[in-house]
Amino acid sequence: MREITFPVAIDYMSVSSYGSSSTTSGVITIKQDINIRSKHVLLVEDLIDSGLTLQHLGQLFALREAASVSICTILSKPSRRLADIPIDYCGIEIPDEFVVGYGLDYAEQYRNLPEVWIVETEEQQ
Ligand SMILES: O=P(O)(O)OC[C@H]1O[C@H](OP(=O)(O)OP(=O)(O)O)[C@H](O)[C@@H]1O
Ligand SMILES: Nc1nc2[nH]cnc2c(=O)[nH]1
Repeated sequence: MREITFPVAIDYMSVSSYGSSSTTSGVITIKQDINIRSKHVLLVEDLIDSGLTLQHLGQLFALREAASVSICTILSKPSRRLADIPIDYCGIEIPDEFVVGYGLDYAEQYRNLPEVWIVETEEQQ
């Protein structure tokens, strides 16, 4: 955000589908919402995996008549994609591993780790 030099409002949504699991439930729950009607939206994600979260938000934002929607993500797992999401700005493409740290959680733990780590989950064993 520090690189954006024109006037911009910053707001936050909280959207969840993984909960305490390392696989998506497929049910996208909005825990905190925002108003985007008639606005140009740059949606900033930490990670795109199946793409289902952003597919859902893209449809929702279209219904809510956003002026435009662009997508930016720090991490992307292209090999996991179930929904074809057009990513406008992508940081790093990563392999099919469940990762935590740098804000990413596993069952709400590890968000505080300053780096991104690969988790070996019980579900994988
Ligand atoms: O591309 P997808 O397969 O939809 O996954 C991407 C989403 O998964 C993570 O949130 P998550 O649903 O894990 O939030 P939670 O930990 O609060 O459940 C991440 O922050 C993305 O929003
Ligand atoms: N923490 C975390 N959440 C995810 N949601 C979808 N994929 C991932 C992942 O690799 N790590």
